[in-house]
Amino acid sequence: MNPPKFDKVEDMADLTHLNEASVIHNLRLRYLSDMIYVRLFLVAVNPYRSLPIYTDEIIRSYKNKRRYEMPPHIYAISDIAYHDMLQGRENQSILITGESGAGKTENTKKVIQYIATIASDSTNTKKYGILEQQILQANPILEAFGNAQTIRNNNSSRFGKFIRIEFNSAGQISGANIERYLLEKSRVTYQTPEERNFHIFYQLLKGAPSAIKKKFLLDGSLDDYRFTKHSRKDIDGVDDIAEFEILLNAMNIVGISEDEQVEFFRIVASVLHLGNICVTSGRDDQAHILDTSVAEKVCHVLGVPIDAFIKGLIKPQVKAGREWVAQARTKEQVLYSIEALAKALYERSFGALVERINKAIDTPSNKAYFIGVLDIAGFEIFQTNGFEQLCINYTNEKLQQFFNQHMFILEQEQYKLENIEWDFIDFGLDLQPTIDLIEKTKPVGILACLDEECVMPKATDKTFVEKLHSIWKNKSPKYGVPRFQQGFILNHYAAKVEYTTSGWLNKNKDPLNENVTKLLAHSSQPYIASLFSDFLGDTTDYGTKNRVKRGVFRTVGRRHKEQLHSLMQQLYSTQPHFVRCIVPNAKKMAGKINTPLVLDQLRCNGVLEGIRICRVGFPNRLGFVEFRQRYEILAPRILPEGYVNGREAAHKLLEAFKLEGNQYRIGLSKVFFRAGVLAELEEVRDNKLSLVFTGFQAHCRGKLSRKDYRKLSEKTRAALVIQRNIRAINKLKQNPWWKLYYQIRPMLPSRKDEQIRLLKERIKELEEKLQREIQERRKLESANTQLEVEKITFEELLHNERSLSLEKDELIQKIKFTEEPENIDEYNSTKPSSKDQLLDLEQTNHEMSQLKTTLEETESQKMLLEKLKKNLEDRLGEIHEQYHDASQNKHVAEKNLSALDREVFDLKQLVEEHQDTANGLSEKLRKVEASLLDSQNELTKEKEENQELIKSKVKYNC
Ligand SMILES: Nc1ncnc2c1ncn2[C@@H]1O[C@H](COP(=O)(O)OP(=O)(O)OP(=O)(O)O)[C@@H](O)[C@H]1O
Repeated sequence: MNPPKFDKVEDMADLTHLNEASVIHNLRLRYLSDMIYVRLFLVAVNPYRSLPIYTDEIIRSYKNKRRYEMPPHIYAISDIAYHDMLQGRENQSILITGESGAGKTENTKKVIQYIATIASDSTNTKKYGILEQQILQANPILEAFGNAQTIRNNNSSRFGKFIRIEFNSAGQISGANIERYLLEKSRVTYQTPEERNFHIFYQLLKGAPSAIKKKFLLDGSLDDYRFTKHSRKDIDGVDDIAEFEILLNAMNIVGISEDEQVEFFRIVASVLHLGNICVTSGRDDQAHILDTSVAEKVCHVLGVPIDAFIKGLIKPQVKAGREWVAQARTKEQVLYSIEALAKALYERSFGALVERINKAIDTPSNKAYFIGVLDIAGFEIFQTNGFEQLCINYTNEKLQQFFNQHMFILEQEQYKLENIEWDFIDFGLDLQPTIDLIEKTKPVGILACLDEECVMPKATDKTFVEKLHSIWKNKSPKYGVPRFQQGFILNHYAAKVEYTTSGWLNKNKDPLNENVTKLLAHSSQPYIASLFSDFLGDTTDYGTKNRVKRGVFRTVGRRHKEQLHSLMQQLYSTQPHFVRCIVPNAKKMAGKINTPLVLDQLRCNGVLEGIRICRVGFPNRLGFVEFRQRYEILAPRILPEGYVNGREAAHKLLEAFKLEGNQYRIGLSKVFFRAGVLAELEEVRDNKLSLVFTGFQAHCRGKLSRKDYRKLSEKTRAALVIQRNIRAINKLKQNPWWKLYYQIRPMLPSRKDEQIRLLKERIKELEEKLQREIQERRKLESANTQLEVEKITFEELLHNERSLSLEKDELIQKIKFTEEPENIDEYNSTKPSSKDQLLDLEQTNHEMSQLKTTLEETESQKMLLEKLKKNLEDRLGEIHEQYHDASQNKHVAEKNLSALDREVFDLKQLVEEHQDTANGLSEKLRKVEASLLDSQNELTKEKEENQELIKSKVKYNC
């Protein structure tokens, strides 16, 4: 038993005593405390109730965290895968396996949710981009068409899927692709009374709008259709009508148009109608369809002609040699082909739906890496195991082989590559013999043998088993022959499984009525025709030429083998991460753990074996650089300064940690640790870090406290000084000399009086200066007005002179005119010839000579005046300048004056204050003098009294 310290350990490889009991004890303790995830590789136990461990906050807390930094969680695995992809530039895969109801689909959704959150375009303000939303919304669509309620799980995925999320080189999601495996199509036609058909049948019949129902002639309820009426109709806590709304919304987000949506519903409706075709048997054992009303509905919905359809069902054309002949069918045969047709329709439509989703999310953008999430059913071991179980168990055998390869063989190869001491251990876990037994072609394996029998004309299930026994009995330790049933035993990794082989040939051939499928390939409904396009051509009935090459005949087993091969190829090209889901109990109850059931699963899915083997090897490793960065803190100053090579550094550090040599190995580029050692180192590191941080905090707190203390002590010192001074003042106040000094101090000459005297003198000086300035200004102003008057007079004079000079010019012109000879001639020619006229002329000449002299005088006067004018103008300019200077002086003087005014005002106030103090003091002095006088009088009086007393004493003595 492990000590209580190991209770609820996160990593089961840490348990000192590792056995089934201790593992289950730990798992149980954790589960009951709602810790549903455990390591080594992730084990997830279905809580069967919603836990608050998938919030956005939790997502954030797991982002960019190391393996041991956070408790185990599906988000931790997703984060590791994402970072390994970015850092190692390698594709990743997360393999989620477990029994039905173990929580595979829920955990797959969580992986996608986590990746969509952390890897969406960071520039996008919304939580998810369109592509991320489409990827997330693909799930409700797949669940509606591919999930059903079963005894073990109310929302059981009846198909396997591998979802590849593609990323660009920056790590942002750039697309996605879904690959689906093995749809359980038998559920379309048959369900046990405790189970249901696929969800869509119930959602459509309960929730579809009447227009759709009318279009597809769906006028009945769930009880009216053969393929739903025997099943359960409801699931506790699930509202099919609301789920239908969710489906429509998801289809809209993914971009499936309403027309396309209707086509998917057409298939569901046609399957429902097909189930209701009533086939009867006649006397000749031949099948008849007497009531064709339902078949008419089927043909209307599928877009095929009714007559050909019915004929194809009850009397199909078959090839007999080179001839085509009509062959009558029995009721059972017809019912079988109707059901096969219903299953084929549904399966093909489901495939088309997945393709349609892929078309939306598989964008042709830059794809650098991918993370693939595989959600596939685990080993199935029932009371009766058929062909479906073989396919599922074969898949799981291969996945377990991949797990073993990765965990044990590739792991040991890596030790060899890293050159560490290691003796290769054969864990005896090679599952290849079982896989070969199923898939090999030489010698013929189970699937190849089945395929061979399918083409043999007279082969039956019995001949198939006999052939198998003949090849494998006693030839392989993995093969056995059952005692009672017709079948074989296979020794799988999980357990020995007995298979019964009834109906295997048919299941593998999955035959369809070709008459009907050809009809469907020519349907008037394009969607139906596209689903069966591989049946086009090679027909005689419709006269069409062989246009499309018919698909090569591939059995179900062969198809599955090919798909699985391609899946394994992809997985081997990735770095895998394993998640094992566990069902805690068979009752779908929260908080209950059924120990044998859980142990069985742990054994089946290799958890126990994996942990055991991991403890033998070195499951944890770190590169030298990362190791040094992370753990150097545990041995500081061990490494010398400067360059130390990574290997040497790791060596020195590990020696300093005093780890036992067996606990680790130093490779060429990494250090390898045994399980649990790294977790211990992490713990020591955490303690060390918390010590460092506590020390740092203490240092900071100490510094702050010391600072506060210094401040406080300074304050205290200051308070003491103040107190001392106050005490001294108080003491001084009691001193009579001080009191006296205090009284007479105002009377003592002080520096202030001298200052007041000086200021008064200054005021006086300034006042005188101000007066002088004012007078000067007045003088200048009167001179200015005088000059202005003079200027006006001179301007008038000048004006007169100008008009005089104009008149003079006119006169000169006239004179010039008379002096010129031609003018005289002209004048003579026009002159009057009388004597008066001559006199006039003489008169005029005289006047002219007078005028000439006047003109000359005027001329000299004009010159004189102009000179005078110039002098006056000069003088005026000077006066202007003087005036300007005077104005400036006046402005400055005014400024000084106002400053002086202010100063005078202040001084006056000061003087008044001093006067008041002086008055107060004089008053006090007067009082003191009066009291002094009184005291003197009293003193004289006392003296007199004393003298009188002395006298009377002398007298008395005498
Ligand atoms: N982590 C979880 N938290 C809450 N409920 C869970 C969780 N995992 C599973 N469940 C519950 O268990 C039910 C079954 O889970 P889920 O459908 O994922 O199982 P499965 O392994 O995919 O089964 P199947 O193989 O049948 O599809 C879910 O419908 C859900 O109610």
